[in-house]
Amino acid sequence: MPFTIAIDGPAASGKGTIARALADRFGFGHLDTGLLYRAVGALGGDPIVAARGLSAGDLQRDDLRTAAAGQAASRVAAIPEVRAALVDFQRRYARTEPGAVLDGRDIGTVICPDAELKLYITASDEIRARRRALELGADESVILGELRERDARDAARDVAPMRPADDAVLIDTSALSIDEAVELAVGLAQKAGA
Ligand SMILES: Nc1ncnc2c1ncn2[C@@H]1O[C@H](COP(=O)(O)OP(=O)(O)O)[C@@H](O)[C@H]1O
Ligand SMILES: Nc1ccn([C@@H]2O[C@H](COP(=O)(O)OP(=O)(O)O)[C@@H](O)[C@H]2O)c(=O)n1
Repeated sequence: MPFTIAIDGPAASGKGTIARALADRFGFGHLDTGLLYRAVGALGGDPIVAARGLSAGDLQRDDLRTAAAGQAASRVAAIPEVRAALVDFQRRYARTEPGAVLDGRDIGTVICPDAELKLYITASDEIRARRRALELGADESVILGELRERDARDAARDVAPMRPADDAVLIDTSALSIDEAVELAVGLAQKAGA
């Protein structure tokens, strides 16, 4: 049986950084599920049609990491049919041997409710905005507004809202370096049997 690690949390909290490091450490696959929604948003046209026809090539676009792509992703992510079209691919990925790390918003609650380990990564709004602004070379106050708007939409939607699973371990990375956050997660994964 593959070992599944589900990582959720708000924008730019450090999910992907921790997910990639865990995948490296344990030889697991890593799926950044946010990329699926970003690609659907970036494709334009009818998002339901885009989600149903999504291909590997669509995930390779170089414009998926922008703030605009994040906003478009969060709008299409509130459409139930878009989410439904992406469920099977994510669940199949979660069965990768010997294990898989998936990061997103609804991995522990909807996609992989039986994951062996669930993490919910947070950090203060200001720190998340500073880190993302640095990453994108963008204005911190503009990014702060963008993250808050997106988090509010993601948490308020009716279908698969962003929230920690009841059995998720919460990690606040506000005062942690990348190495400290990764070591904490690695320790939890080892304890869970990875
Ligand atoms: N603990 C940390 N300390 C400092 N910077 C961090 C930390 N974790 C992540 N980062 C940086 O913050 C940005 C957002 O992290 P990322 O892992 O992409 O977040 P998410 O996947 O939640 O959107 C990246 O530039 C990353 O290098
Ligand atoms: N499992 C997921 C992953 C992302 N998303 C949506 O996709 C958007 C972009 O996700 P992301 O993980 O790439 O965003 P960041 O946290 O990297 O900024 C989110 O704001 C959500 O609206 C989702 O609804 N469910």
